Amino acid sequence: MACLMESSVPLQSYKEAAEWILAHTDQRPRIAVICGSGLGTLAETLENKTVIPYEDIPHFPSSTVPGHAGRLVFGLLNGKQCVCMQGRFHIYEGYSMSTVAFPVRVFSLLGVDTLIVTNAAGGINSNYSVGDIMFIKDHINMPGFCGQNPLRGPNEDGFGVRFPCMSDAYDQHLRHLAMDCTQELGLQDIVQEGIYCMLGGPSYETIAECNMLKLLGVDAVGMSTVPEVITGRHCRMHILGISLITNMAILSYNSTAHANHQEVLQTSQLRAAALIALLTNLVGKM
Ligand SMILES: O=P(O)(O)O[C@H]1O[C@H](CO)[C@@H](O)[C@H]1O
Ligand SMILES: Nc1nc2[nH]cnc2c(=O)[nH]1
Repeated sequence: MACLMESSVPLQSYKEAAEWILAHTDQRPRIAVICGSGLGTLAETLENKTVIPYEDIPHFPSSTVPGHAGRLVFGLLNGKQCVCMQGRFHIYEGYSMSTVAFPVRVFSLLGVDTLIVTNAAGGINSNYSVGDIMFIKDHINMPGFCGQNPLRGPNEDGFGVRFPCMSDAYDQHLRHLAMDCTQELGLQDIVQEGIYCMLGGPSYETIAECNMLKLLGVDAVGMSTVPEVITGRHCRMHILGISLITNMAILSYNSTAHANHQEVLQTSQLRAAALIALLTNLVGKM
């Protein structure tokens, strides 16, 4: 009988990618960091680096967005082995949610059990300012309301259960540890904790959409993170999510501001040093 189900990523593809990586580096990190738009400089600070372009890895997607270099960087951050994704994938590039999250399952096969996901996001909460660092406490998977979920398709029991719980998606212990680090580093005045909402993009939000998100209790909006987090939680990773508020969402028809990716990348560059200090300090405590 012909299969009527949409195809998802075959298990063999994850295994082949992981086996290829294991054959090309001796490093065996337990911590992975996904670098958001313009935040890839963190990967440059690793010591004893092994750099692997995505195009060299079997079945790996390619990065197509400015500010996303497209390389895996293995190395030591504050003495701990880490792997950084210098560039991530998005559904607006034309990838399915499961392809966007492909690296997360590969990381799981490499032995990673802690995932730090960073992103650039627009601030919806009017108490936020450009340059604030928001620890993600919860998310809203807006494309999920139309059936878009990285776990759609036959369940891979080897990774996790069919119906994973998401009420504990963001690890409270990691978040508290990260909060302690911001105190130590004197960053407490720019730190927030809030709810991230993923939209499909690539267009930024209309004013009406921003006001709707505010009514829903959203604090920051972006076009990423949720597929990787759902996939990471499915395979029982501990997850810390960090949004950098790179721009404020436009909520008023009197505003003359226009959302643009240049501003996003500029703010990321301005806050890169603070985020690197934060992650370096945090990883040292993990
Ligand atoms: O979420 P990241 O990849 O950090 O980037 C955010 O910034 C880009 C838009 O400026 C989009 O890719 C959006 O998702
Ligand atoms: N959707 C969305 N993504 C972003 N990424 C960075 N800023 C924004 C924003 O304002 N909206």
